[in-house]
Amino acid sequence: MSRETLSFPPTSIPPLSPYLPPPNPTSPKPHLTLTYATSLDASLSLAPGVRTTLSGPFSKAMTHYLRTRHDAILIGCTTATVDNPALNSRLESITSLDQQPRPVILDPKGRWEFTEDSQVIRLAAEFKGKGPWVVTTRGKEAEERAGLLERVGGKYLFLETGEGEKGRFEWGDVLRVLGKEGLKSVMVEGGGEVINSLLAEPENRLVDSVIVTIAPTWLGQGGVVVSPPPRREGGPPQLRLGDVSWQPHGEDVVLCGRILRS
Ligand SMILES: NC(=O)c1ccc[n+]([C@@H]2O[C@H](COP(=O)([O-])OP(=O)(O)OC[C@H]3O[C@@H](n4cnc5c(N)ncnc54)[C@H](O)[C@@H]3O)[C@@H](O)[C@H]2O)c1
Ligand SMILES: Nc1nc(=O)c(N)c(NC[C@H](O)[C@H](O)[C@H](O)COP(=O)(O)O)[nH]1
Repeated sequence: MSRETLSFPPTSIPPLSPYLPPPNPTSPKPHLTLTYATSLDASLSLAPGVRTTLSGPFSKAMTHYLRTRHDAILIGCTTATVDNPALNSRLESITSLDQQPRPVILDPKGRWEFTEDSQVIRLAAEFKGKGPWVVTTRGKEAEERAGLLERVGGKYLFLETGEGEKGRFEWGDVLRVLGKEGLKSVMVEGGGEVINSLLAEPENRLVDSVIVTIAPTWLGQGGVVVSPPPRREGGPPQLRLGDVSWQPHGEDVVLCGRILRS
C-alpha cells in the first residue's frame, strides 16, 4: 500500500479553478469533471489490464488536489480490478476523512472481486479513504459481499442498465442515483470504456468540464485508447473543447476545457 504524500502548490490552483465544481451548486445533477492521463497517442495504458504510470509527480499532485475538490471519484470495474487503486487523496494537507472523495465503481455485472486486501477497502478500514459505493444490477452477488463493503462504510447502489449497448447504465441514471445520495460533484477517472461511453452522443452533454494530463510519451498500438464513437450523421464532424487552457505541470501539460455544444 502506498505511503506517499504529495504536495500541490497553492499558486497552481487559480488556473484550474474555473473548471472545478462551483462552491454552492444549485443543480440536482452533480457537477461532472472528466479527467484522465493520456499519452501522445491517446492511450490510457499499454494494454487492457495493465496499470501504466503516465503522470509525473507534479501532475499527479494535481490529480490528488482535484480528488479533494470533488465529492466522488468514479471508475469502471476493469480499472478497479487491474489497477487495484487506492482512490483516496494523498495530499499532505489532508487532515480529515471529510476531505476525501467517495470512490464509486461502475460494476453492472458484479465483476469486481474485492476482498479486505483490496487497497480501497484496506484504506477505508484505516480511515484513509471513504468506503466505496458499487453501482450494480446484481442483487444476489451483492448480498454475499455487502457485509465487507458496509464494514468499511461503503455500500451497493442498485440500478438497471439502459436499452443501449452492452448492458451499460445510462449516464443520466448514474448521476441521478449519485445526486440522490447527496453527491454534488463527481470526477470520472476512467478507464477507456467509461470515458468513451461518456464522450458519446448524447451523454457528453452531462460533462461539465474536462481536465486531461498529457504525458510526453507514446505507448504504441494495442493500448486502451480514448476515442469516442463516430458522431451521428447530420451532426457536426468533431467533438471539440472550447474555453481551453493549457498548463504545464513538470514535464506534462494539463489541458482544461469544456465540451463545445453544437
Ligand atoms: N491513464 C488514466 O488516466 C487511466 C484511468 C483509468 C484507467 N486507466 C486504465 O484503463 C484500463 C481499463 O480500461 P477499460 O476500458 O478496460 O475498462 P474500464 O475501467 O472503463 O471498465 C470497463 C467496465 O466498466 C463498466 N462500465 C463502463 N462504462 C459503463 C457504463 N456506462 N455503464 C455501466 N458499466 C460501465 C463495465 O462493466 C465495463 O466492462 C486499465 O488498463 C487502467 O489501468 C487509465
Ligand atoms: N492521473 C492519472 N495518471 C496516471 O498516470 C494514471 N495511470 C491514472 N490512472 C487513473 C486510474 O483511476 C488509476 O486506477 C488511479 O490513478 C489509481 O489510483 P491510486 O493512485 O491508486 O489512488 N491517472
